[in-house]
Amino acid sequence: MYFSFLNSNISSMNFSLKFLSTSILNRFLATGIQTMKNVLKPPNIRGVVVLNKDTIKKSIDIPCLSIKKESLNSILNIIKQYFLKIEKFKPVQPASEENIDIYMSPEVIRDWSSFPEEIQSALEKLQITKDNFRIVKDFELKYDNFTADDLLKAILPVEKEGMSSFTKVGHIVHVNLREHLLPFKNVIGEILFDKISGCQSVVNKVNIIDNTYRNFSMEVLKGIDNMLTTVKENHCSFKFDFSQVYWNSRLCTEHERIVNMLNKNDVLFDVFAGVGPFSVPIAKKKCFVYANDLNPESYKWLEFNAKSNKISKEYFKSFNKDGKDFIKNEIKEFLPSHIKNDQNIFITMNLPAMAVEFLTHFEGLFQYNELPDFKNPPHIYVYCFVKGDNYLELAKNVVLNSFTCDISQNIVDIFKVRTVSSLKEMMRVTIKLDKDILIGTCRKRKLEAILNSDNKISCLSDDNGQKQEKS
Ligand SMILES: C[S@@+](CC[C@H](N)C(=O)[O-])C[C@H]1O[C@@H](n2cnc3c(N)ncnc32)[C@H](O)[C@@H]1O
Repeated sequence: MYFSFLNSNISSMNFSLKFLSTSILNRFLATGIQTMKNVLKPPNIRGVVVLNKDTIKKSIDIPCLSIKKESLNSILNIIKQYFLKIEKFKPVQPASEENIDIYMSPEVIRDWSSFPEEIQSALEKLQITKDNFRIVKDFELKYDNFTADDLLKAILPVEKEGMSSFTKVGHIVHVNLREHLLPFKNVIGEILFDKISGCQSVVNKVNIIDNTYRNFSMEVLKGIDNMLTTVKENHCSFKFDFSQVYWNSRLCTEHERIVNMLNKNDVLFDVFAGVGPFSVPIAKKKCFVYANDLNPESYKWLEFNAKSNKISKEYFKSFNKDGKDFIKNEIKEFLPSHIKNDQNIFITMNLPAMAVEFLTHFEGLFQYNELPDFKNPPHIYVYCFVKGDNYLELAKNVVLNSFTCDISQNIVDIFKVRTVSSLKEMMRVTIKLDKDILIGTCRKRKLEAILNSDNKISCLSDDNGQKQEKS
C-alpha cells in the first residue's frame, strides 16, 4: 500500500492528490457549469507546524433535496452522481418520519438550474421540483471531514508538497521526508495516524537505503514503536520486523507478475529472497522453491512465512548465504536434476542495485560432463536500476557488460517494472541460460574470436560445447 502526497494509493485503491479529484470536477466541466472547486477543501492552514484540529473548520452552504422516503429508490440513480462525498458524512439522512434529505456537492450544484436539463426533467417526472430544493446555510466542515490528501496539500509548501511519499505496510505508515518537509514531520505524522485506516504507527525513514540488507532506520513520528507487522500479498501473509528487513509494497504487482508466470511443478531459485514475496506464493502453487537471503533476520521470517502459509517442506528449501555461494553451491547442486526432469526453471535476482554483479557466477558454473543436455533452458529474471530515457538499451547494456562472454542472443525480454524516481527506472531483464554459458564455453568463444580476428577465423561452439572452427 503506498501513497505520494501528490499521488497516493491505498492497498490496491489509489487515491491521488496529483489528479485531485476528479470525477466530480470532470463531470462538472463536461456540463459546462462554473465550478466552485475549492469549496470542500480545508481553510487556509498553509505552513502550520503544530496541528490544532479544533481550529480547522470552515462554514459552507450545501444544496439539499428533501423528498419523500418512498421516492428515494426511484431517484437514487438519477442524482447519485451529485452526492456530497466527504469523510465522516452521510449524504442521505432522515429528516422526519416521512422525509429524507439528500445533500449534494456544492462544487457541482449551486441552485436548481445547476442540474442539467435532462436531470431536471427526470426528477420532475417523479414530482420532484424546485420546491424540493433548498440551500442549507452555514454547514461546518471540520478536521474529520477532510482527507489526509486535502489536509497535507493545504499545509505543505505548494511547490514542494509532492516531493515525498508514504507507504502502508501492515499497521505502519512510513514516510520518506526530505529535508524541507522535516519541520512538518509531527503534523504529517498526526494526520496520517488519524486518517489512514488501520494505522497504528507513522515512521520516517531516517537513512537512505544503502546498506546490505536494504532495510531502513526509522523514527517514530506518531503511534506505537512496534515494527513487527503482518501484510497480505498474493494470497499469502508475511510477518516481519519492518526495521530489520526489506519490504516494499510497491513491488506487489511485480511479485504477482512473477508468481503468475510459474505453474505447478516448475522450479524457482530465489537468490535474494527477502522474507519470501516471490518464494512463498510460488511454493504454495506446488513449485519447487530454493529461497536464499543473506540477512539472518530475513531468513528467519522467510522460514516463518513458509511455515505460517502451510508450505510443505517438499516444495520449499531456505538458505542463509551470500548470493554468490548460493549460486555456486545450491544452484549448482540442485539445477541438474531439474534440468534432467525437463522442468521449467526460473531464477529471480531482485537486488537491483547490484544483482547484475552476481551474473558472472553462472558462467562456467559446471564442467561439461556435469550438466545433462537440455532443451528447456532455465531463465534468469535479473533486476537493475537505470537512469535515462533509453532505459531498455541501458538495461540491456548493464546486463551484457556483466558477462565476460557475449550473451546478446540470450536476452529474451527487457521490462520496465516501475519508475523509482525521476528518470530512475527499475528494470527486469530476462536471460535464457544456455549450456554455453553454464559450462563457460561462451567465454572461450569470445576470447578465441578476439584472438583469431586477424586471421578472420571465428570459433563457434555447438550444442555439446564442442569447438568448431570456421574460416
Ligand atoms: C531488494 S531486496 C528483495 C527482497 C525480495 N525478493 C522482494 O522482492 O521484496 C534484496 C534482498 O537481498 C538481500 N541481500 C543483500 N545482499 C545479499 C547478498 N550478497 N546475498 C544474498 N542476499 C542478499 C537483502 O537482505 C534483501 O532481503
